[in-house]
Amino acid sequence: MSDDTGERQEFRTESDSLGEMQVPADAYWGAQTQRAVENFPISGATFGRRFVRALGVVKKAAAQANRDLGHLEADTAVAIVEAADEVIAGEHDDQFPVDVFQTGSGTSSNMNANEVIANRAAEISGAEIGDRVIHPNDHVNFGQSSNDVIPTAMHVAALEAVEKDLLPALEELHAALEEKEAEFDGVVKTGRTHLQDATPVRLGQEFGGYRAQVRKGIKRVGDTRYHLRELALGGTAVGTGLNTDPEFPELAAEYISEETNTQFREADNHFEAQAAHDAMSEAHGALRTVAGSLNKIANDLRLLASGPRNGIGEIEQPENQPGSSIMPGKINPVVAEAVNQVHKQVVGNDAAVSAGAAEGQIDLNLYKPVLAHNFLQSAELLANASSVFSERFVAKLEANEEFAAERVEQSMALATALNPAIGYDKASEVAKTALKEDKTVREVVLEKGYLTEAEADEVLDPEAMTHRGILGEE
Ligand SMILES: O=C(O)C[C@H](O)C(=O)O
Repeated sequence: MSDDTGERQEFRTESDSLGEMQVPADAYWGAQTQRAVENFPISGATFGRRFVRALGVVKKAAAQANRDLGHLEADTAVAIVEAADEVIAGEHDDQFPVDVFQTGSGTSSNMNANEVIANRAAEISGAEIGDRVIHPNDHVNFGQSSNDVIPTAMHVAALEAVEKDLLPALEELHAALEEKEAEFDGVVKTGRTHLQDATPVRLGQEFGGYRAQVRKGIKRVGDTRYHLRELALGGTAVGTGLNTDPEFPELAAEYISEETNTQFREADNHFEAQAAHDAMSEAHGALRTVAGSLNKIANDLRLLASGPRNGIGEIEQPENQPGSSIMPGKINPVVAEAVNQVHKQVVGNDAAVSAGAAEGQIDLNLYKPVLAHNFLQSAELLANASSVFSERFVAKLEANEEFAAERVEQSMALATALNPAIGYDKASEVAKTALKEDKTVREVVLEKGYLTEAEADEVLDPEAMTHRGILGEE
């Protein structure tokens, strides 16, 4: 046979309960994976590192637990563990070719893992690939079903993506915002509500708001780990645990915790753990919320950096790349725009995750692969976007302090501080006159004789207006 380039490809024969299949000679996968490759040429998207690693983690722990419980020969277990270790380490990522849009239980990906590990374990043991001395179902999948393996891998992958990728990246963003909060603490600027001039605020206070938003997001995401730590393994086909050792679930969960260096436990209820995926929906809800926070922050920074001559211009954005192919010298807030786009993708993923999680029928939810794929994509996008946003945008921002101070002096909203001293009606009159006659609030209040110079100095101090209190009170 030839491939697209016309070159000859070598094949070998593998078999399953439906008969023989031709698989690429150098593939570790077997007949069931090959059938899935041919059945599901749908999106071209396959599972990536986090999920493949999680499958390796589950298969390794299952072999260790089954060995301890006397269900696997020691030498078979050793070979399976070694092969699974290679999968965990990423040595066989190219051996997982099955499309994400496949059987709703993820059986094709479970069998893909079983076949790759069985064949590689056979090779490690000195046998031939495909001779089934180490059997994908009888050994690698012993005491398991896709219906408990895949939800277990979903939780392992999701929790690792959260703990190893997303939370550290959010901490990075938090630190970058915290640094700017301190750096910009003395920068007084015009506040804006309804996108209209409002009372003064310090740029550091606005950055403190962003910093707090990210801190709360870290907690929100972190809190959803409680349910992700529950593992379905041990429920087998419908949650009853038929064909598995009663001690298997707890032992396997211990091995998984050891391998991942984070805490997992047997599911409180195996029926819920396989038939529903509310934990994935809950956790993705937190991801969507964080994506919304990043979107808000990115939008604000784009507005505050708008200009350079005809925008708000209170902050200076970094020159990361030429912005325009036609307008010379133009710089655009490209990194913030990328963050905005990640938010839209995560909102879309959230629709898929929440819809899929709500669709369990009787004893099984059949949206496992699409839930896993969307969740892991969101976590990865948010982690990468947070890092890039911190390093290439937030950390490089500068304040236009003088410009901000000039603009705040011109603001009508300074009249707000006059309320306690001269009353709302006179303060409105001052603000309207200032606007009409193109004067400052200070100039008008003095002209009208409502305040003395000394009183105006005290009441119309923009910096003082950024603190809680009533100005001009004895
Ligand atoms: O693949 C399995 O282990 C079970 C399958 O998902 C089924 O319930 O039919």
